[in-house]
Amino acid sequence: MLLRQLARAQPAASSSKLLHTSSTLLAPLPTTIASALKESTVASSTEPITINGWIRSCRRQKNISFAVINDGSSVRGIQAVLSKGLDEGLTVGCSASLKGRFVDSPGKGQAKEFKVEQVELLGKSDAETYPIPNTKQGVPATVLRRNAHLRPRATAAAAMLRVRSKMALAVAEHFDSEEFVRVEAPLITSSDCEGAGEVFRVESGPTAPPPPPPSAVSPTSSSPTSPPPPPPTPRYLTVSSQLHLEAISSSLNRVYTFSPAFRAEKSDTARHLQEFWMLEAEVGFLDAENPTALEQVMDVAERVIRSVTRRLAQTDDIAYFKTQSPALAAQLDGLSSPQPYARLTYTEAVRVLEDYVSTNPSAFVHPVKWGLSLQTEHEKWLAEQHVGGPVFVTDYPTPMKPFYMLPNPGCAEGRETTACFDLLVPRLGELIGGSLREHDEGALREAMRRHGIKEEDYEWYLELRRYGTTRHGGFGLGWERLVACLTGLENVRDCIAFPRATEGSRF
Ligand SMILES: NC(=O)C[C@H](N)C(=O)O
Repeated sequence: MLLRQLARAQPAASSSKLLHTSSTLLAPLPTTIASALKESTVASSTEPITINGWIRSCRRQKNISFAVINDGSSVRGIQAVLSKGLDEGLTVGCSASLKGRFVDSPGKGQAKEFKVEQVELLGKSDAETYPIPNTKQGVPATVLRRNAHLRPRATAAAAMLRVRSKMALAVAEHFDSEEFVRVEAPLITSSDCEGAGEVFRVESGPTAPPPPPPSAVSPTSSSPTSPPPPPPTPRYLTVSSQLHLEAISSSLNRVYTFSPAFRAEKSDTARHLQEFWMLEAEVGFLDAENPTALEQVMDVAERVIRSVTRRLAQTDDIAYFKTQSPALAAQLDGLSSPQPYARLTYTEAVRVLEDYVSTNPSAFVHPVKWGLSLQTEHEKWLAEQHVGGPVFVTDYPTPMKPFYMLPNPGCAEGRETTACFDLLVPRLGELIGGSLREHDEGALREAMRRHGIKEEDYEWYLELRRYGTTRHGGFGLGWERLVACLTGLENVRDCIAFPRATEGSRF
C-alpha cells in the first residue's frame, strides 16, 4: 500500500522508473511450492511461510496427520505435518493455504518437513466423489481421460504439461540460436496440403450473401437465365501450415511455426489425435544436389530434437518419468546422443525388412514390398530392432507422396522416388515427416495435374516459384509424439491437456 502511494506521488519521470523497478513488489504473487522447495529457502525458513495448493493425500494418525500438498509447480509437492485439529476439513482434492515452517524431519525419506501452524481451507472437496483419489494402484488412464478437467491434478499429467511448456521454450531458444524466425500461419484455409482428404470442413463463416427478396429485384437486374453465383470457396481447418510457411520462407528464409493442426483421422490409435500440435520448419537456399539438400533439412530436424531432449533431460519432471518407465533413459540417450542419427533409404529399409520376413514369416501383419507404405509395425521394428534408436528413412516412392515434394532425378522407370524423409523412433514410429519442395513452377503444375489438384486454387503457391524461387525444404514434427518420446507416456491422448480423438469427448 505504502509503495503504491509512493508510486502515485512520484513526478512522471521518476515514477516510471520506480514502477519499472519495483512493479513486482506492488502485488507479488504467493510463493509457489517449487520455489519454497529450493534448498536455500528450506534451509533458512525461520520465518513462517505460506504454502498454497491442493491436498493430494491426507494420512491421519492418532495425534498427527501427514498431508501432501501440491500447487502444480513441482513433481512431488510438500509433505506437511499437522497436529490434531489442524487437519480438520482437509480432504483429498481440497484447496488450502498452510502457514508453517520447514523443520528437521525425524522421519526417514526427507531431511525436512513442513510443520503447519495455521490452516485456511479455501475450497472443500468431497473425498467420496473426487474422481482422482490418491490410491496405491493409481487411477487408470481411461478414468483420467474421462476427467480431463481434473487430470492435471495427477502427478504424471501435471509433469507432462510442464514438460510441454519447457519443450516449447527449448524449441524457441534453439531455433533462435539458428536464426530461425517464429511465424504464424492461418488455421482456417482453403487448401488440403497433404491431399489425403482428412480435412475438417468449416461450415459456418463467410458464405455468399443471401439472395435479395423478390420485391427488391428490378426486372433488369436479374433474369431467369442469369448464372447462379459461384459456390463459396470451401474452408478447412488446416492439416499442415507448410504451404503458408513456404510463402513466408520465400521472404524470411529460415522460419518455423508451432500451432495446432487438424486431421479427421479415422485411426483410433495411441498415436493419433484429431487436433494435435505440430512444429514445422522451412528453409531456403539449400545446396543444389538433392542428397545434400535433403541432408541439410534432416540436420535441422535432428539438431532441434537433440537440443530439446538435452535440455529437458535435466528437469525434475523427466527424472520423475524415468522412475515410471524403465526404458526411458535409453530412449533419451538415443535422442540426445552426439552420434548422427542413422539414415537409410526406403529401398534399403524394404530390403532389410524383407530379409527379416524371409526368416520370420509371421513377424508382421502387413506385407513388405517396394512400393507399399511402411506400416507402424515396420517403422517400429526398424527403429527398435534394426537400429536401436532414431532412424531417418529417406527417398520414398513418388506415388505415395503429396504433390509438393521434389522427385529425385535419374530414377529407373517404375522406381521413381522423392527427396523426402520420415524420422522413425522406437515405440512410436514416425515422429517427423519432411521433404525438399518442388521449386520449379512448370514441374509443380505438372505434379498438380497428376494429383488432380486444381491449379487455379493454388495460383499463389505457384507464384512463389515464379518470383525468385529457391531450392527449399522443411519438415513437420508431431508435438504430442515428441512429448510421448520424452516422457515415456504411451498414448498421445495423455500428452495433451484435452485430447481430441475419434471417441466422443465431454469437453
Ligand atoms: N511441414 C511439413 O513438412 C509437414 C508435412 N506437410 C506433413 O503434414 O506431414
